[in-house]
Amino acid sequence: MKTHLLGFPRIGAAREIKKACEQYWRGKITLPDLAEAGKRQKRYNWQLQQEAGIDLIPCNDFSLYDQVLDMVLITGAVPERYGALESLPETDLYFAMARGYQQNGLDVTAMEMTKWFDTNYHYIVPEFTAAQSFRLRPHKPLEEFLEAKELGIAAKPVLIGPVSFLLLGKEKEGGFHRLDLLDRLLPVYSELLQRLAEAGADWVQLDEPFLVTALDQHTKKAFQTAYTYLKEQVPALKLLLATYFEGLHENTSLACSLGIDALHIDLVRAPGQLKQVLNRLPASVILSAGIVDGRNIWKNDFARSLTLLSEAEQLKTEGRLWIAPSCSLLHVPFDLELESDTRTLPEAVKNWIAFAKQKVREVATIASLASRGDHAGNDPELLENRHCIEERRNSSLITNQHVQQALASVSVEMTIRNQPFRQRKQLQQEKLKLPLFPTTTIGSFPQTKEIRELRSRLNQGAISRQEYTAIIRAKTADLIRKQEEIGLDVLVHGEFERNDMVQYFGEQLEGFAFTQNGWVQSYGSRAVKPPLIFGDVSRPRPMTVEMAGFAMQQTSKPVKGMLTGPVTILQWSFVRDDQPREETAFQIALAIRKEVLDLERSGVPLIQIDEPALREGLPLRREQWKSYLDWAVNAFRLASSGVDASTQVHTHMCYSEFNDIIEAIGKMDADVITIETSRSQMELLEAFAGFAYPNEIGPGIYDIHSPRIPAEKEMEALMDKALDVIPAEQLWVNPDCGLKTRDWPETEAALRNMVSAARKLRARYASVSRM
Ligand SMILES: Nc1nc2c(c(=O)[nH]1)N[C@@H](CNc1ccc(C(=O)N[C@@H](CCC(=O)N[C@@H](CCC(=O)N[C@@H](CCC(=O)O)C(=O)O)C(=O)O)C(=O)O)cc1)CN2
Ligand code: MET
Ligand SMILES: [Zn+2]
Repeated sequence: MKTHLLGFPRIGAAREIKKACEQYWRGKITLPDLAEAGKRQKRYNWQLQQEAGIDLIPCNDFSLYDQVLDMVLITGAVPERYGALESLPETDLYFAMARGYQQNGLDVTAMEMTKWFDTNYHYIVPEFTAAQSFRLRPHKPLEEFLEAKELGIAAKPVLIGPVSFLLLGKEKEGGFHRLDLLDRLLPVYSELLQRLAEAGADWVQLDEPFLVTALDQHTKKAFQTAYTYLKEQVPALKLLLATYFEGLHENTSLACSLGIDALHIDLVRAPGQLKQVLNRLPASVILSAGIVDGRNIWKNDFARSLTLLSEAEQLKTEGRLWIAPSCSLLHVPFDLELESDTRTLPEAVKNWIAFAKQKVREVATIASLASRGDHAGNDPELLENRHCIEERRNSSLITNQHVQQALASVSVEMTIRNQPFRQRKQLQQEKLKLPLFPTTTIGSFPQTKEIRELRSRLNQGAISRQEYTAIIRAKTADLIRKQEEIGLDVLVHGEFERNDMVQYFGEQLEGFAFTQNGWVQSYGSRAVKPPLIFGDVSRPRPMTVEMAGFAMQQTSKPVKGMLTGPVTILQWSFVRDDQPREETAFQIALAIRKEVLDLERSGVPLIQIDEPALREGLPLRREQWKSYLDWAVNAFRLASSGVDASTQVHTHMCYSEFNDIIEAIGKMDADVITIETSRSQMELLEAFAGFAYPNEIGPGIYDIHSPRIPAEKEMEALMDKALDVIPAEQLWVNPDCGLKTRDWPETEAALRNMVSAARKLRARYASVSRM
């Protein structure tokens, strides 16, 4: 039984690639240095898999920024606005597309970024035009294949399949559908496959995750066209078609009829699909069973996996069964062995989990157990595994009676504000006296190296908690002064005390554990350390009240309290799999509700409860949407509805395709929502307009993921677009998202431009009242 992987984490155990990229961007290292860092990481990853006994090791799963952006370059789908940069080294052109380019008299915006299916990974959105042409730039995948070959590894290049590549992108003009470009794109893929075959590749993996979503006839046809063509053009190369994050459902026959050589399915998310796939899989096709969870960190239950695999006994006998993780391991941290702090990750909990390196071993072990069939019953690894699984199931660490009782007594009234929006708006305006087009920010301000080092010294015990707090307070006080001086209307405390908007809360809540090195790539060079929810969640003490109080004392302007919402905390953590997600979400909601009430009690007039992950959590299958949205919205309402009508509740979302969930956003009934809109040029607002969204909206007018400083005119123009569809008295003026990833000079310049843009608008709309 062959073992393989769809992909491996690529940022490095100590985030080596993040550091190398950021150093390169700062001009601290050269292009060859950066390439060398990449090579080292790839070599490390490959050898780790080789030592674990993985048979078919992936290549081209490495990336300096994003695998979709890699495909943009590989297929030559570089948008026209980067034309002037074509003479730069390929890597510089690549980073310009990812981050924008404001140098040498040029000023080019970055490409849009959005969520990778239902994950917290973000990809760069390909841009297509009607006259789109493609041109092969094969260097990256070819070189990676040859690098592996040099190490004696016959690797399997991983590419995004042509249909998914087009579907991931976006038409930049009307009059065509991106799938119309398939005929032009396919020759480029076929040429690339040819080149890889010539270089010695035996297998190529084509990821087509869209096969797990509902497809129209047009798209189904595109899959047939694409794979018939590629098989015809490159018959010698074996194609592994990879699907993940859901089952194939009604696309099972389609996927099985594409003439490919192997089909990968996700048996963690959708174990039930195995029977259907087995019924339809042609006799020549290999089945790759994705049996080890690539999205969560719980140890695999070997006995359960073996039972499931036994359904495919026939394939096993015929040598047509492969074992793999469910999806790329990109979404889990690198190595559990790097965790040694039992205060944050108790020994017991550590014994229940597996990170990427451990999962690679699990794959190899399951394959070996499965190949021994009945003879594996007393295998020490199997017994040890059973022991861990049972210990977790029976552990007293996971239950808290108080939490379960509190949850049982939640009533509908607790999820309803005590007055409707119209009346709340009046009361809030009387209290806050905001001008038309109030300006605010989303919460965080630059998390400088200085602040991060300070925190790292605190964690190492090099400075005391008092020293740490004193410096954080000084920074906060400075920021308040700075915001007053810039002229913002609603201030924030800046979130300097937070390592991350989810981790910070996870560290203070019970039922959570966290790691020292459990980094997972979120986008480009940015990573997160998702906390682990292993038990019932509760809040032992207030989490944010002190900092909010301190910030308020520094100013007479309103300061917004800042919390992360229950759905986002859930979505950006590794969640227990022994109870429904919604139950965990409600437990978190109760904890946040307490915090909201404590903030209100301490005099905070506006409270923002961020829910940027609400859309991301939407199931990939439409039939599951309603049930998810019902509980997700209820969790938010449970967290937010305890306050008085005069307390203004804000929420914030970024990277969202709002069309699908606009009604749910309405039902959240936040007084104000700030959203990400600038990279998509306000396109997203149409959903709000179409639905006649009644509450207030702050459409983000500058892209905080790029160091580029937007001009005042540019922001005013974006607001004008917003004003085409939303009345002035409903609008706020703010950036797309928090400013933590930015540096100070660009932040200050951009905010000044933003405030002047708001003033221009106020002058133009002088006759309009906010009420
Ligand atoms: N969880 C989560 N998901 C999210 C977002 C988010 O904010 N949080 N935002 C959206 C976009 N995604 C993002 C993800 C990460 C970051 C981000 O800035 N991450 C930081 C790390 C944040 C962090 O945990 N910082 C810690 C650890 C800092 C650190 O690197 N310390 C150094 C020492 C200090 C130094 O030398 O710099 C070390 O440990 O080596 C802290 O501040 O305490 C990074 O990659 O650089 C931003 C956006 C969507 N998803
Ligand atoms: C990813 S949403 C970020 C919201 C958070 N309040 C911040 O400003 O960073
Ligand atoms: Zn955001």
